[in-house]
Amino acid sequence: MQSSFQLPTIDIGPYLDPTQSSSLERAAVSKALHDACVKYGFFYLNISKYVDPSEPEELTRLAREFFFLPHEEKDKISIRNQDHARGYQRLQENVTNGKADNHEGIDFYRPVENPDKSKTLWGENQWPSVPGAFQQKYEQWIERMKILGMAVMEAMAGGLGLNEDEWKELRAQVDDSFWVLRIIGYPPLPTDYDGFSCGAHKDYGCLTLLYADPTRSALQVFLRKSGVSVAEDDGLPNEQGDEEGVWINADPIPGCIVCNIGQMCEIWTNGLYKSTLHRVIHRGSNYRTSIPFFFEPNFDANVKPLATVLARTGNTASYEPVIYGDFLLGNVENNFTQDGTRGRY
Ligand SMILES: O=C(O)CCC(=O)C(=O)O
Ligand SMILES: [Fe+2]
Repeated sequence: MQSSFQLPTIDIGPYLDPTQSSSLERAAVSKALHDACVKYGFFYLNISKYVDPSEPEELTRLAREFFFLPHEEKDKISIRNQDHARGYQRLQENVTNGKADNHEGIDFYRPVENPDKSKTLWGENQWPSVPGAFQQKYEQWIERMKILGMAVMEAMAGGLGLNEDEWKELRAQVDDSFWVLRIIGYPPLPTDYDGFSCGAHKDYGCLTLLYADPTRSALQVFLRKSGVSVAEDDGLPNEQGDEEGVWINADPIPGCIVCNIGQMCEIWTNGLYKSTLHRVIHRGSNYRTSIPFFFEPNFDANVKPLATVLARTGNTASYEPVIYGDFLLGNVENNFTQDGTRGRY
């Protein structure tokens, strides 16, 4: 594990408030973002001018209050009540790479027009009634994260050199984002546990905007580096396959959230932006909480390599087009395990 390296920090301010910034400032943000996406697929977003720190701190308090409730209370909003996607998942109910993750969580998705609880994904969000104000505070956060996601997408379009029409085309694929909000609680990982707090994975969609409490040495990111392999004596099962590189910590930075790109961005950019493996190993003694917001494409978005990027990457598409909603449903449905539990979102 390399500890000295830190992922780059991007100040997204100029795209959040374009009337107060110059096109030169925005171009500099786009360039920094582009470099971070090509090199790492993971970076910090400085949002200190946009979000008061007390807001996500309050969300963390509410999440902990919920997770510390008795089982019976939490199970009132279990995903088993309805569409197997929206609601509470018990500790070790989620499975990644065949192993039960040592976390509990609650998932909320963009509401749908004609909910049907018997259809995967298609139910209604289950908001806990205790603690009070939970829904209101989290809905405020969702609205903020939707705006932030769109600002990052616009900065990305600039970094990719898309013209106005191409940006409009891309924008039309994310302007009704089928977002997911996940609230995760991590008790300490027992030393003899056969699995992880959250096993290594790539995120499905477009952008992940992750607020995590100040716990250090929990979230790890796999940095691809040719010629370097993970030390065999790091005592952890291999989760990176044959890929060469190292695992680094992505510790929280005050005023920043962690952002990473998902597999849909990899398709749009024909592999120029790689979605990056990450995992959580929380061996500390505290109860860790994280709140990822997944800013995703529209459910019906037809995601395929963008013409401009295709031209720049040798004119051969390395990815098949996908309808985002089909891709998501396939992942969620394939994730059911034999006892009816499911893999993580
Ligand atoms: O808890 C974290 O830091 C990361 C969680 C994560 O990667 C996910 O839910 O996709
Ligand atoms: Fe993730």
